[in-house]
Amino acid sequence: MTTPTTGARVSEVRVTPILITDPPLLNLQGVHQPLTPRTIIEVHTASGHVGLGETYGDTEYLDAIRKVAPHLDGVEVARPTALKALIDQILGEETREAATADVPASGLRGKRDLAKLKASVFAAFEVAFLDAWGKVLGVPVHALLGGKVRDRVDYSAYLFYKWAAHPGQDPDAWGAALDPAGVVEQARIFVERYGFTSIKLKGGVFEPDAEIAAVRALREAFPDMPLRLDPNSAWSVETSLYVARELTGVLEYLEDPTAGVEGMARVHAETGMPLATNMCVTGFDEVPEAFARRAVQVVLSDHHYWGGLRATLDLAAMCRCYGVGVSMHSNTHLGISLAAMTQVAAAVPNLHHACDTHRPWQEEDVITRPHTFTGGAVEVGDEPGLGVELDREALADLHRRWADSEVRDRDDVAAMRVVEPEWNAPRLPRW
Ligand SMILES: O=C([O-])C(=O)C[C@H](O)[C@@H](O)C(=O)[O-]
Ligand SMILES: [Mg+2]
Repeated sequence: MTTPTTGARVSEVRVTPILITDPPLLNLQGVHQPLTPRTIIEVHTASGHVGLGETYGDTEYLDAIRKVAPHLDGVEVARPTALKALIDQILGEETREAATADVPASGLRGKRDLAKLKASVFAAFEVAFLDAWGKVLGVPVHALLGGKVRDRVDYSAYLFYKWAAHPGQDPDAWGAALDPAGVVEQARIFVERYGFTSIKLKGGVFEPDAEIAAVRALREAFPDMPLRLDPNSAWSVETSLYVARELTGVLEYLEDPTAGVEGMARVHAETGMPLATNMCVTGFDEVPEAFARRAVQVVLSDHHYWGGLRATLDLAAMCRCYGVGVSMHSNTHLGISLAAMTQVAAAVPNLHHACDTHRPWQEEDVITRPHTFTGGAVEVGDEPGLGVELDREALADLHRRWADSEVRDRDDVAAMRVVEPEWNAPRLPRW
């Protein structure tokens, strides 16, 4: 008997590590490096279709992806569930210790463990499977996720304190942003160029009062825009209480002001400030306690580490049940990731906050028609799969850069040491 999936079996998988340029964006850990790694995945099917995936390029992820890739021959792209069992087999069954180990994820993405690494590897391939499957059937990925509930996905301007240039390089077109005036100027560029209607400032870089002043300057310059501040858990509970009180009525939400469920719960209970997270809750096993204690009011999903596009829908459903909001986190990424983020965001009914994206900071891409933001949103296409096509020449160039370079991991601390040799990742709470 023939099924709609006939021919949709994996015939070849290509895994291509690349390095992309990144501006000198500052955060709690340090500064972004001039070059940062990503991994691009191509899943070819016997029917001649190609599904694309994009994820972290750091050694740990690349090694795990390379371990899994050779075992996918013959797997049906319509069965991502089979993929999950295979990944468990290849990367090892999750042990109790591994599942609960508290390993810092370069300090910016919460706890990390084997289960989360496997969720990331699964996600990277799942996106490529869904892209290929959509192309085989001639339907967009959002149709495979239940269908879109919106035609446009809103993204937010993601502001960073930043230097004018990487050490030893020429200034970039964005200029420096190291004080409230610089932050407002950066926001103006974002709003004028892309039409964003929400603004997030990455904090944890300067003293809390300086960041409060920057948020107030944004409020004055953009009286009607939802504003967010994210110090990546840089603050003590006391400092978080202070900032939350200072910015009540100014912020839409405060993101990860302090580390851990207990502190987050106290900050919300004592100030009423809505708290968002991509650090306190980053896996399903962390949901029950955080929700029960009302530690988070908005979970920032991220298919790259929550376990893919269908897992993102599961998370959204869970948030809906508990009256918790849902939006989307991002890391430095290119167009394949943006396409995947947009397809799943289109299918989440309870998405009421603009999603994060780093994409405007990237000058390069590996797709032939990079997305455009109009009115701060990306249109949800109805082309088959993710609706993007690989730019093979660009991919080859960025891979050559990777092959010619020694950069293999994102390391914001090392990048900061170029300027401040004594720099170490700050101990938390920093303030
Ligand atoms: O929302 C967040 O916490 C992030 O986006 C984490 C990122 O690593 C961000 O801090 C960055 O790119 O520096
Ligand atoms: Mg965050």
